[in-house]
Amino acid sequence: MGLRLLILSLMFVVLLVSGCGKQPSDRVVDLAGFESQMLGQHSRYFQEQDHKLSWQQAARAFAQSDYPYGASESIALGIGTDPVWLHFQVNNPTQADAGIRLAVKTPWLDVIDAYIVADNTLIAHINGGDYLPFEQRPMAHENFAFEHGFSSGLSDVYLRVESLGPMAIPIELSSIEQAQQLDLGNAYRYGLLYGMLLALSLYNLLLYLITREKEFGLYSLYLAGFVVNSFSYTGQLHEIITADFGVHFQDWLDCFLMITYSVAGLHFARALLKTKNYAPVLDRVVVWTTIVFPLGILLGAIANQLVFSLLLGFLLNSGFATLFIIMGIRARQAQVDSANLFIIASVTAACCIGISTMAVAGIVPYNTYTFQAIEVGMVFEAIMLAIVLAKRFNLVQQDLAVAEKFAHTDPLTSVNNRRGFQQPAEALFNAAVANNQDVAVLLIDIDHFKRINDQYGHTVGDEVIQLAANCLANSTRKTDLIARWGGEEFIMLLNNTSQAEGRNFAERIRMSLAELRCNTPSGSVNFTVSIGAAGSNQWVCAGKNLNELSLAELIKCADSALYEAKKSGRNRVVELCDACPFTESPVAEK
Ligand SMILES: Nc1nc2c(ncn2[C@@H]2O[C@H](COP(=O)(O)OP(=O)(O)OP(=O)(O)O)[C@@H](O)[C@H]2O)c(=O)[nH]1
Repeated sequence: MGLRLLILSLMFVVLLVSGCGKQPSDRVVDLAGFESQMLGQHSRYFQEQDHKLSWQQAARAFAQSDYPYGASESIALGIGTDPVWLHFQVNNPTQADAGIRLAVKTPWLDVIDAYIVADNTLIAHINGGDYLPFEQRPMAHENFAFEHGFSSGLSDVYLRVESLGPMAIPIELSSIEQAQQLDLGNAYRYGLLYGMLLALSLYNLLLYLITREKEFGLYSLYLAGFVVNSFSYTGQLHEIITADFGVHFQDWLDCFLMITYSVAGLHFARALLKTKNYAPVLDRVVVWTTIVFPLGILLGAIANQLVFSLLLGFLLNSGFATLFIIMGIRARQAQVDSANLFIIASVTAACCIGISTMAVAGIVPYNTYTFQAIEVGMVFEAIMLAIVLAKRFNLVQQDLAVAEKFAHTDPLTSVNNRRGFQQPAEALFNAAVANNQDVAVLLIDIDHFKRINDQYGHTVGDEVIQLAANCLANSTRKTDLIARWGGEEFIMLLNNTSQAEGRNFAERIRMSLAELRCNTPSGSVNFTVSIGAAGSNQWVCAGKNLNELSLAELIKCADSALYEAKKSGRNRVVELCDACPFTESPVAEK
């Protein structure tokens, strides 16, 4: 299944890349029946060298020189480069104005000037970019966008773009109707995506609060970090929250948000795969990566070197995807559970990040799907990792169940220990009181057990205890309770049983236990027990109604009776006498 997925992903990439070399037959954009088009291959471009040009100077430069057309839908020139001029032509063959939206579909662009020229006359100058407060921009949109009615005939459009950030310029021209539909589609897609990721993030935060397992908390941070990061680099954050804080603030915010999810993601992967246990060097590399890069970016911020910090940010983001894959492979070698799922998730995410990056850089065609491939990859990765975490949660629950069982079970005999007895015994006792049923307690103590230990050794002593426990456990009904009460002492709570019935039952088990033989190299060992029995006869115990007694008091009665059994010669059953002062019970002699 994993291999098939990988092949499909590769085919997808090949299909995308194969569309790259195609060139439009006509570079002039025809606005007749126009819907939507990316303009990279319809635009020529050059970079300003020394001083800022006017649109007339730029127009002259385009007319006089043979500047190249863009090789793909998005013209990309790297980080921190000189301002760029672009030129394309549109033709409206009809008599009516053609309402068109021009949008540069990426944020990070600081200053953009668009000049619309017809017959060498400037028809409109539209200025925008991140540097402007939101309400002063040409359109309420996350990217630079404006709408214009192109009049009949040929129009020239000159764009000057200036930015310190990544200079990727995917220009999209669309009819206004089509642009609104694209916006609506985008809003639905992003709503679904963010909703899903945020729900997963919250769910994992809750799991963290319940289990205190840090991988759930880090995963929650990782997802939330990605949403905020995506919100920021698509320009939506600046459209809604930080619109008026200026380009400087926005650039730096984007830069810092960019690294939040990679840092949280790397620590999540460390916690999930427990890298430290089998790959300490790789683990240290990961830890230092998450320290050095953010520190470098911070230093860049202090020195106001945005290009330097952005480069570090991009490096960390691409390094993060690579480290994820390496960690997955190392985990697989170390046979870590769920390493395979982790690898599939991270390879898919890395491919999708690659597609989005290549789309913006103009290496593969730029469209909604290639630009949003990173989100698709992230959702896929999020689902895969959620499956991994669900499995981990299941394991944690199983561990808890095992721990719980051990906390309540005596490891030598596998019957309840005192702790395991307490809660069900209280419930059983209270139910008996509520239902007016009799209830009896037996305390059973092996006689002269110390001698067995001394004569045959502790191992034989243990075997004797196990033998006695098995015999007692096999003698009880499902509704009764048995527990190891101390070293060589057991307790039984007998449901719906009077003291008289309890005494008879105690007599039977006393005789059964006396029959048992424990075979040892130095001969077979037998033993006897003394039993103290206490209970109610017709709901009256020690002169009190059962509902006036507590379970602890009933046990004290049985303890007094056991003390009497030991004192009066052992190997016998003694039952509670009517006058037993249970509140001042003597401690049984052992
Ligand atoms: N082998 C073994 N010995 C245990 C275990 N728990 C307690 N003991 C021993 O059981 C012995 C109990 O001795 P005592 O309390 O003197 O009681 P006793 O020898 O049975 O004498 P009476 O109860 O008076 O008949 C002690 O020596 C404990 O070390 C156990 O799990 N395994």
